[in-house]
Amino acid sequence: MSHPPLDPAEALRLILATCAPLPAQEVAVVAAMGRVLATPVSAPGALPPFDNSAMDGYALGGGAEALAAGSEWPIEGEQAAGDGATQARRGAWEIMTGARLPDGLDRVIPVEQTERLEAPPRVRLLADVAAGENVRTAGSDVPAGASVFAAGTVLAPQHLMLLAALGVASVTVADRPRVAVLCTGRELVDDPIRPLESGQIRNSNGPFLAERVPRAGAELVHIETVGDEVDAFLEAFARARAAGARVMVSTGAVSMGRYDFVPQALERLGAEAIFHKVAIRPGKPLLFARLPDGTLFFGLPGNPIAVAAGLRFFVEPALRLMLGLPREVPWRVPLAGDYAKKPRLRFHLKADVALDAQGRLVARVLTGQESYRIRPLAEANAWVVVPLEATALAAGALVEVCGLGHLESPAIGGSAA
Ligand SMILES: Nc1nc2c(c(=O)[nH]1)N[C@H]1C(S)=C(S)[C@@H](COP(=O)(O)OP(=O)(O)OC[C@H]3O[C@@H](n4cnc5c(N)ncnc54)[C@H](O)[C@@H]3O)O[C@H]1N2
Ligand code: MOO
Repeated sequence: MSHPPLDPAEALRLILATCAPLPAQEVAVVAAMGRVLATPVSAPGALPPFDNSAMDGYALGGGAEALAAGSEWPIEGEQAAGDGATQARRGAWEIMTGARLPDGLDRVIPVEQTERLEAPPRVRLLADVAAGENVRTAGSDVPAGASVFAAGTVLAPQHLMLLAALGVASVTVADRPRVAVLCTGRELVDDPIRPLESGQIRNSNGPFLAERVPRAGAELVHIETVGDEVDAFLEAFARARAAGARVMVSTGAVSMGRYDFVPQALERLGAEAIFHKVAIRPGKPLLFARLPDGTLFFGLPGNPIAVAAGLRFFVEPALRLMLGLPREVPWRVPLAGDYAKKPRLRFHLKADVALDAQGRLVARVLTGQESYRIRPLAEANAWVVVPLEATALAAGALVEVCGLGHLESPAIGGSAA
């Protein structure tokens, strides 16, 4: 394993070359939260579907001229939200917010700009009211047939709101990549209430990946913790495969130690080793292979931050391509302070992005970048990426900033000092 580590851009290119967009499927809008549209959506009808009132008041008709304050109009009827089409003659209709405008009327005066008179029932205007005032016309939000969402839209609650308003029942979305997670290491304890024996640690990669994988748009079909034996690993692998996994993510056992058995296990599976070791920190011993049946295998080094960075910068771009999404465009944000690093390694750094006193975004590299330190990741709201050859960056230099997940923008914190 003495060959030099691969350039990370080349590693990503090799990964993406093995991936293709997954087929699309139709799902009910109620089950479509977080899914990625595979085909655009057009409005099946107009929104609002009919002209309606923006105010509680009186609906009136008239020509191009405003109806003048002081004029009086007989009250012909009442129209509430939910009432169907009705034909107005000439007078005023008491109308509620959201009610369909009676045909022939074209403006609404709010109730507080009127005076109600009796015998006969009539309304006196206390203000002028022009044509179109306080009327929400049919199609003014979305005209019928208009295109509303492009393919690649990641459906969020606001998209579901518009789809519901338009009466769209189902959408075509990209299939979700089926992912399995295998955590390796006989030191690992999954049960949080089991006391640790000497030398044991708690499995933190498992719970992290169990949440991160679905947030990346994938389906977690299997997760398991195994010891350091190849046979046990291969059995877990077979269970993951049987659960439908097409993307395997393992943690640990890819470095130089006596028990780093993942390469050996992959050999037994007949996998094609595509690369092992990338010029990155953390997570240099990253391994990528493809199995004879096309299943992709990402061997993430076991240190927790190597797992987080490996997932974010190598697994998530693959998931993104499978979901039919374009390559990410990172933000470019000035560094809050000077930063120095070794050359020939791309660094993925736990970072905090915040607004400074002048309202500008700045990225602060957090202290504690070692790959075993979880606390700074828990305090981070973004990743800063420093390129391979960079060594010293001065405060104010622009660096690439990425969200904690590929579908997340950096959550911008409060004012930086
Ligand atoms: N002689 C060398 N030793 C190491 C090298 C090297 O190049 N030469 N690389 C180091 C780097 S960098 C990393 S990263 C690690 C990767 O090692 P492995 O992938 O083989 O991972 P393990 O040895 O199994 O574990 C590393 C570390 O992480 C802890 N761990 C593992 N799984 C979990 C988990 N699920 N939850 C929490 N913590 C976990 C494990 O206990 C170890 O402390 O190798 C270096 N060594
Ligand atoms: O890459 Mo390792 O994660 O530096 O410890």
